[in-house]
Amino acid sequence: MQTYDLIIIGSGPGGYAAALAAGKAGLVTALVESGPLGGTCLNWGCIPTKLFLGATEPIAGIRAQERLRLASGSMTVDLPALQRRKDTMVGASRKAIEQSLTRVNVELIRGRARLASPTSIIVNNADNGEETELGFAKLIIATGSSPSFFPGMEPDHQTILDSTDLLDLAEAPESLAIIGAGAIGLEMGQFWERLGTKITLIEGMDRVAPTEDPEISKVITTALKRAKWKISTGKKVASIQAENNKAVVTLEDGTTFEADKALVAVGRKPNTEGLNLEAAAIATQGRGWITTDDCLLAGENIYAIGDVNGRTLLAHAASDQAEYVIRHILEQTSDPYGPGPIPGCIYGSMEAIRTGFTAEELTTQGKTVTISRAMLSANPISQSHGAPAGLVKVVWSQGKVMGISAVGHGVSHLITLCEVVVKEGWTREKAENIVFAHPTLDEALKEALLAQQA
Ligand SMILES: Cc1cc2nc3c(=O)[nH]c(=O)nc-3n(C[C@H](O)[C@H](O)[C@H](O)COP(=O)(O)OP(=O)(O)OC[C@H]3O[C@@H](n4cnc5c(N)ncnc54)[C@H](O)[C@@H]3O)c2cc1C
Ligand SMILES: NC(=O)c1ccc[n+]([C@@H]2O[C@H](COP(=O)([O-])OP(=O)(O)OC[C@H]3O[C@@H](n4cnc5c(N)ncnc54)[C@H](O)[C@@H]3O)[C@@H](O)[C@H]2O)c1
Repeated sequence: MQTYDLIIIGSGPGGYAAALAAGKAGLVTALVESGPLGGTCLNWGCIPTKLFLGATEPIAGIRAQERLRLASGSMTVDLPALQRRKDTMVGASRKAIEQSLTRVNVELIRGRARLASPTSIIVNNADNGEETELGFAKLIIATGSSPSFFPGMEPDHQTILDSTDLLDLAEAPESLAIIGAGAIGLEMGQFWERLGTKITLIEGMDRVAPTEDPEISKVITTALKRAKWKISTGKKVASIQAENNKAVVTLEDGTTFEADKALVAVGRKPNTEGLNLEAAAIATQGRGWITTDDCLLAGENIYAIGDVNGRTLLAHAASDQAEYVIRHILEQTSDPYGPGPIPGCIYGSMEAIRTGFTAEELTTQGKTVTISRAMLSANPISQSHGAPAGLVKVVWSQGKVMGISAVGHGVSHLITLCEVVVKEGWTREKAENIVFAHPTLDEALKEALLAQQA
């Protein structure tokens, strides 16, 4: 049996970053992947969704200037051409990933892996069905996650779609029902709405983007309603049926409506099915998320990183965990994994960002909290884009910044600076001593940091 210092299962942002770092460090490493290289992020997640949003951004720009009566016009998007561009870009990135792994001597093994024992896996080669057992000193499970559904709303992939199906449509549906107002529902809805699709959004919780600050949800809701989205909150979808090429959506209260297509975006489930985790006595929780300790260990010599451990379902969280785990394997750190605040963004015409705590979260922890904020309506860059709605909200405790949320046009560009401010626990004085260029959206952050706290 061939053995390796390290085997990694999955080549998404977690597995790929781990393989690259391990290869550079000289570990004899194999990366096993059953699908296309790059995982969800490259193939069906972060990258294609942002390409679609970027390509259609001018439509939102024209509309904003139209509202100011400064311009008029329209833009036609060649959807098949956009799909081809997506395929070309994603294909080129897959090739680049493969080349960079080869450069650092990582062996790429194509096939589906499952655990055979605490020190070996079996890889099933999809092409010929051959099974090969491979031994490891260390294993990283980075198998990611997939769309999840509740009984009664399983996609048929024709009319009732998941996020992957929606990225492959050849033409814009006339109407789209979106179930779930999390990041996927909000981003994808904005893209199709720009192409003329009528959106109905159903969210079971009491507001859209329910994990964000309520003020953020309110601004997003107003913007979406202005773009003629029909929004229903506080009512869950009970079932969706495909009838005569239409999606018939039934809410828990019995009301029904029809749309050409339905997108089910109600969260994700871990890719742990068929991994035979019992062979190494690896524990899971909930829907199958792998339980990890403070050092991301799921077993004595087995780590689980990225979506599959259910900690934070974001690409940069997966890569950060990967880099930590390689340092841990190389004994460069024995500290527990503690990345601090993980930044998050929802993209589109109306963007939302958050890093650190919300006021609600801190208050629940018993902390005394003050808030300062700045409205984007006073920011020259927001005004120039005809997009004055939104705000930057800073949450303080004991004189230090503990969290920042923002909503508005282009606020995703503020996220890394916000992350620095929160991670360094800036005081008001620190903000006073930094020169912010003028005119920039960043000035709204400075204004929020220096505003009266209440
Ligand atoms: C529509 C959408 C948009 C998103 N946008 C963003 C965004 O803008 N920013 C952001 O940070 N995050 C975004 N995400 C989330 C992000 O894609 C994930 O958090 C990230 O991809 C997780 O990385 P991972 O390495 O843990 O797993 P994945 O990227 O899911 O990769 C896991 C890999 O493991 C492989 N695998 C699974 N089981 C096996 C097995 N048994 N044997 C071999 N291989 C296996 C899979 O084929 C896959 O390639 C988005 C997700 C979606 C769905
Ligand atoms: N920009 C980004 O970083 C980005 C973009 C897309 C996805 N993602 C990641 O992908 C993950 C999955 O995204 P998602 O949007 O599918 O999940 P999510 O958990 O963010 O949102 C799902 C929403 O569906 C609602 N819901 C659940 N059941 C429902 C029902 N029966 N009826 C009506 N509403 C219902 C939930 O209340 C929730 O608000 C997220 O955790 C996110 O981290 C990130």
